Amino acid sequence: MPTELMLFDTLQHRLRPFVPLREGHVGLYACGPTVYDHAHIGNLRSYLFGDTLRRVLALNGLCVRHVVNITDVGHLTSDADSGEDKMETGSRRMGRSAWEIAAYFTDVFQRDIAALRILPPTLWARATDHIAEQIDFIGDIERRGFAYRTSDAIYFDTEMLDDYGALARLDKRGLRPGHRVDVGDKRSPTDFALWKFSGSARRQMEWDSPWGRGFPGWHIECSAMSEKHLGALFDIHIGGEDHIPVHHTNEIAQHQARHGHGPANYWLHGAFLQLEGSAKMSKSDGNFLRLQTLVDAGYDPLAYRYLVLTAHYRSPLVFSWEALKAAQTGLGRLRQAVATLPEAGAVDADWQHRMRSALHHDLNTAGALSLAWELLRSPVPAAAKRATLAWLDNALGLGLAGSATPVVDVPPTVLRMAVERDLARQEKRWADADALRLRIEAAGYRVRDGAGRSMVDRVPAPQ
Ligand SMILES: Nc1ncnc2c1ncn2[C@@H]1O[C@H](COP(=O)(O)OP(=O)(O)OP(=O)(O)O)[C@@H](O)[C@H]1O
Ligand SMILES: [Zn+2]
Repeated sequence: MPTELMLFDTLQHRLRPFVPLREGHVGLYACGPTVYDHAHIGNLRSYLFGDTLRRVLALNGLCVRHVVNITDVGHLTSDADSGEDKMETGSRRMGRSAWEIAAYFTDVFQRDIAALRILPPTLWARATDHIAEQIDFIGDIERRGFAYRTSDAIYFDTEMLDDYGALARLDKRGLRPGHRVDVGDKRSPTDFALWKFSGSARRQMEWDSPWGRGFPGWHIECSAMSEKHLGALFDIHIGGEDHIPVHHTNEIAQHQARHGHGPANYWLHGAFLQLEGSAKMSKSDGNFLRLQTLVDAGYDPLAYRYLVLTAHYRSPLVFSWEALKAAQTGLGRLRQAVATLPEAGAVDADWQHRMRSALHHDLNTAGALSLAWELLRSPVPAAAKRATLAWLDNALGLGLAGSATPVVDVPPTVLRMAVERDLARQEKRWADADALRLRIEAAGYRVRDGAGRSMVDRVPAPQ
């Protein structure tokens, strides 16, 4: 009897059994990177959490439509609508145009997630590709009476919603003007910009709109793009916990104004990666480590994935080099152990049930990992151990059953195609899977079907 998938919903503040809105399908939206700088390993922890969720959903036979946005305009240096657009700051720092740095950091980000074996989303949605949709959304909010104009922007009037801030359990009374927050021209400190005017500032990214030349506020992009690509109500919205009080709260408000309800049925949030002595690894504060820093120090990116899996996604994780080293040792031993096991066994139903139960308990990856070690020490026949671990690896994404093929020999572009092919196979999109096989072969690699995942290696040179 399969166990129910239980997920902790931030809005209802409780574990809820997951039931998709449409049988067999899941719409999943994740807030993506602001591409003004390198992603740090804290940001990447959030995407590893999203990847685990997606893999567990797919393991349940659900077809997941996963949309991740790329914020390439409108995210100001302060989440409270003040300061400069992060893209413009990044442009000045690097002496390149805002468009160039957006393209550059998007590419680096996509390479980082491929190195971590994070499945690419079904769709990347770029904010600057959806300006018309954002203007349309804002126009509707205004027509319904939820917006007002000041000298610098069109603002959302949060006083119009009785339950504004429910996601974060915000106490709006404590935030009345005249208390501790500088409101400027805003009527209320919680009001937020929908459209900012360029004014006299020289901006690289700006557009004409019914309200004047300017650019969209940060929150409207996610409302407009999730609606366009997943519909007005979809299953799961995810992001890091810093999004709860402002960004996601405001996405819900925008949706309520236009549709009378929030955008998603479940809200899930990942906890921070911290550095010792700081609450959050942060680009803005300059105290961050990149994935490449770990690689340069001799670590396999998947050692970081292993480290992240040892903590629950809702618990803070303090990064240390000792912990990373222990994770690299653990991953190496696990790979070695799996490599000695014979292929062609069948999955052990009892262990599969135990592992699935751990994952179904709000994605308890640490529990699933310790079961993997327990299984290796158990009297289960060796081939069944391998098959069971290969099955589990669909959720963990550590590349276990293919450990005989070193990941480093395969370039990230080919690896990404192999990962996409696995997903297509899991979702029974056979034509897509075949097309990806052909593309991998055209790149000079061959692909074999391992237990649950594609094994890719270079086509041997002719003798
Ligand atoms: N230290 C962290 N640990 C886990 N997730 C994080 C951390 N910092 C940011 N995130 C998450 O990373 C994702 C991408 O965020 P984004 O690129 O907008 O970074 P950011 O908020 O500008 O970063 P920073 O706060 O470091 O300047 C978001 O879901 C965010 O919640
Ligand atoms: Zn968002």
